[in-house]
Amino acid sequence: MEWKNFTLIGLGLIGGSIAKAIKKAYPRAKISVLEKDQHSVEMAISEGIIEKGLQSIEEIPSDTELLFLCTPVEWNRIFLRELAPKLSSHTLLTDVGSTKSSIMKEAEALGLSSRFCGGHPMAGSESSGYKASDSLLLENAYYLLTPGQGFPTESIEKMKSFLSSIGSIPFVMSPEEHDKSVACVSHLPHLIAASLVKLLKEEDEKGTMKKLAAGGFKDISRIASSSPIMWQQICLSNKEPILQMIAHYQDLLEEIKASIEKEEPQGIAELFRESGEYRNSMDSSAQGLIHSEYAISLHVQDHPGAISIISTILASNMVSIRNLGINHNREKGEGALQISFYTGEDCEMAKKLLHKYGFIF
Ligand SMILES: NC(=O)C1=CN([C@@H]2O[C@H](COP(=O)(O)OP(=O)(O)OC[C@H]3O[C@@H](n4cnc5c(N)ncnc54)[C@H](O)[C@@H]3O)[C@@H](O)[C@H]2O)C=CC1
Ligand SMILES: O=C(O)C(=O)Cc1ccc(O)cc1
Repeated sequence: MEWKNFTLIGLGLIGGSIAKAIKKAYPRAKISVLEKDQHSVEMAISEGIIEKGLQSIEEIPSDTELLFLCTPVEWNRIFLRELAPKLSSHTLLTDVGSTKSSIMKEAEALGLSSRFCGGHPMAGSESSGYKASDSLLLENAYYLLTPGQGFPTESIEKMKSFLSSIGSIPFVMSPEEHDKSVACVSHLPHLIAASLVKLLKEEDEKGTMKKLAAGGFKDISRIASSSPIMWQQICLSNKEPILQMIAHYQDLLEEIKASIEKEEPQGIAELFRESGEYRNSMDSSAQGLIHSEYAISLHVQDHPGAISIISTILASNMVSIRNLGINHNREKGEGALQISFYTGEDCEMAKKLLHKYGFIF
């Protein structure tokens, strides 16, 4: 299906990335945007990503086929309420929020069950705003959908095929299962990262600990730099599942504390053995292997030697690679190779060279 008319409310990291991915998959698409930051709107217009900025929901074009709510979760819920009586009947509605039960209940209460499908791309970063958005952010990432009972099967298929067309991997689940799952794999980890950094700040009287914090601390604490307002709203709208995960995590901390107090070497080793085995069994094929300011992603056919050709081109031009990763897209039999660099100059040089040799970004 050739989608043409989209409206986005919120053009930050996720809204901007969706707009860029849409424009890549559907170059003739017209995207209208309601976004309070005019600078982001102007930038997106000048880059040819969006068609126009809207001043109010009254200006949403009546021919909108798909409307995305891309602001923090509580504001998405409020926008849905305001939009309900004003939208043309053939517009499908979705959101990108990190919690799902709350907005699904709102949609049902507003009588929008047949037109609203909850959505949540399982990709992102600690950065915010349109300037951090990227057409590749959602590529090869799971995109969770939580349609309600009244959402027609045919419309679920439409949503799934749209998400596949922008490179995401759609996955349907219930709002309750969604909220419990993300409380464990996303919400609690963000809270742990933030409190771990707070622990360092409070313990670090002389400021030396901060200097010593190396790889492990940096890996586990990156997401502590995420948007405060976004996380405030996520925590309050997924209160019960998050409280349950905190309680379970507290029990685990108590267990390891007891093993250390009682000097039980087996208990300590067993924690690392069991967790390490499970961690190693995790699927790393979906999404974001590389997070870097200076990174590119290019399409490579899955044939032997592709990486050595690229590394030879770069090395022979004195461009140093910092990291390499492949996002396998098993359905299409090709991968997106992500390469990161130490400097912006190296990144720009790599783009020019690889473009010259016919690689597609
Ligand atoms: N950051 C991440 O990694 C991910 C975020 N999400 C969800 O996506 C949603 C958006 O998050 P981000 O794009 O990261 O945040 P962001 O802060 O980058 O973007 C939000 C945008 O909404 C705009 N906005 C806020 N209130 C507005 C209003 N009243 N009218 C018009 N525009 C308004 C802001 O100006 C901003 O540009 C949130 O619901 C979040 O839970 C989902 C997956 C990943
Ligand atoms: O940066 C990361 O690793 C994230 O985990 C980003 C993220 C934040 C919120 C979501 O709902 C989904 C993904």
